[in-house]
Amino acid sequence: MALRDITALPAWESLRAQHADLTGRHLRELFAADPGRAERMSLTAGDLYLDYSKHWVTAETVECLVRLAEEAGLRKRIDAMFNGDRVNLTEDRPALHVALRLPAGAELVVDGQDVVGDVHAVLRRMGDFTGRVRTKQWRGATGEPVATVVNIGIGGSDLGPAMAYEALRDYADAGIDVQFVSNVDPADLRNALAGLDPAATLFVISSKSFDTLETVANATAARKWLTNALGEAAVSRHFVAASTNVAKAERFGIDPANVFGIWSWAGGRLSFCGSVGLSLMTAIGAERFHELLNGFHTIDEHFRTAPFRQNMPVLMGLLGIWYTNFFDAQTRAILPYSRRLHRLPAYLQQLMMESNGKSVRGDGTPVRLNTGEVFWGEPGTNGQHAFFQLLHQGTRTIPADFIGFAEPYADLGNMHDLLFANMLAQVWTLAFGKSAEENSEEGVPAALVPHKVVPGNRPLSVILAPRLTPSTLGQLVALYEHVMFVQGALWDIDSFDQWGVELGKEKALDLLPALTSEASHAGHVDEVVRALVGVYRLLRGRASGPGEVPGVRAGSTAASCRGFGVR
Ligand SMILES: O=P(O)(O)OC[C@H]1O[C@](O)(CO)[C@@H](O)[C@@H]1O
Repeated sequence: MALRDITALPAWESLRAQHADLTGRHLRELFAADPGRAERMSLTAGDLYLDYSKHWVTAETVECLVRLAEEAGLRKRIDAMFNGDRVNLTEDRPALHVALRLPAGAELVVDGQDVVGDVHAVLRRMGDFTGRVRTKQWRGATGEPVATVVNIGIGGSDLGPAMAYEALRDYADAGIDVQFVSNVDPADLRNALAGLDPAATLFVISSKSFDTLETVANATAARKWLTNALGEAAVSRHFVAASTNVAKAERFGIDPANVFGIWSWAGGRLSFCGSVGLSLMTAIGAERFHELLNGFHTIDEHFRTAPFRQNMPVLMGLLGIWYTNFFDAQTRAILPYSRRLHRLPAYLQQLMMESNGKSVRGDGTPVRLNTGEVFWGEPGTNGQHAFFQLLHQGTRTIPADFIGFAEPYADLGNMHDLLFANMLAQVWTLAFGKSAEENSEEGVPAALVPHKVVPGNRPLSVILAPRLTPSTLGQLVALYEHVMFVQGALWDIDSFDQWGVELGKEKALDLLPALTSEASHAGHVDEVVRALVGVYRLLRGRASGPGEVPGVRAGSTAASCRGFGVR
């Protein structure tokens, strides 16, 4: 279902007028002209509170943005996703991640299949398996209980569970540590395995396809590490999988009874509510995991039913479009005031950028607007002492999302109050700044005044929740999932494919023989990478091969490459 080109809608025209009207107006002015603005420009969804009063909008702008979503047909698009229609056009399948957290009693039948029944059957198997691991009934080949779970996966099969495990460490109550290995750089696996006892280690191979180069390489190396210590027969007691590819997992040595299914309609970056969350469930237990799912479902229901004017993901998605397409903002800073959320920016990078980094519309025609915000960030207060200077006094427009919690997860004196005070101070300063007059009144020498002016007027959202719990984490992640959906829908792109990434994967496999083979002319090497292949082979002490570099002797060592600046 193609949406209408949003730039042709009447609301787009009104937004152009709003843009002209608001350009050059400062947040100080907007606040002065609109008493009660902060209270009015706020809303709640589940346990989340959003303050969007520090944005370059008036009530009228918000109405125009909401009208844009209505005129574009967003409601139909939301319904289509929740109903299981094939909204992933290029892969011709539904994007039904919301089904992963439907309660057991709900009904959803897609193509004659009882989706809720299937989802809960896997959740029950996960609960049973992780329960046995947690209570030490599951034993390794030598009879040892599991002390460490090593999750091997990449992209969505890593970032989701890794981010959530870090966020919910305080709920990890079974004394089981979880390590995450994703990168094909051998340093990653080596770090994770350092000091581990193979007899007490359980590997979860998390890969929807069981085919991803990095994951297969890490899993194979981990298998070798284990069998060197415990022998081949140990594999089925120390490896389990989250995958659709039962046959391949079985060939690896995993008992099919310990392969936990995923469905093609659950995109990798949207999958940790299902079996990709297995290692997380092992750490926090099935009950807490279900609290997480309920949190997701709370926001799913809010998104599905709330009028756009009071719909948090819709408003946040629209604000992203407002800055991207009218003010040419390129990036959005994610600033959690919680050390526990230190992997959230990385997680959101995949969610938002793999989903919405697209330049053609559903019908294959080029987009005519910028798409895909670049997400980045770090937890406060660390970010304050690193990149906030650019936010305060730099020349760019960088909308920011501040995320804070009222209750601490550790009560150490007044440290949590200090953390929250810092967040509010940044919100205040970014929004209001400090003028030349205010500096002069304080006696700042005239020559210094321009340097000490902090312009303020930086657009930002503040998202608050009572406490970081499994439920509030689920709510927060679901919020951003739906922000992504809103933007993808309005830009009319397919948010659920990733063809650029797929090409990179193919190319890596194509190039590998050129780096590793004994034969000097293996692989498909062309002008773009020929010299690099040659230098690599020389540094590895291999025959110069297809990437022969003029001036570099075949078979030479690193020393002969120094002329190329290679050390
Ligand atoms: O779970 P798999 O099949 O190993 O895929 C891993 C990741 O690779 C991607 O396809 C591309 O990065 C992601 O979408 C996915 O999360």
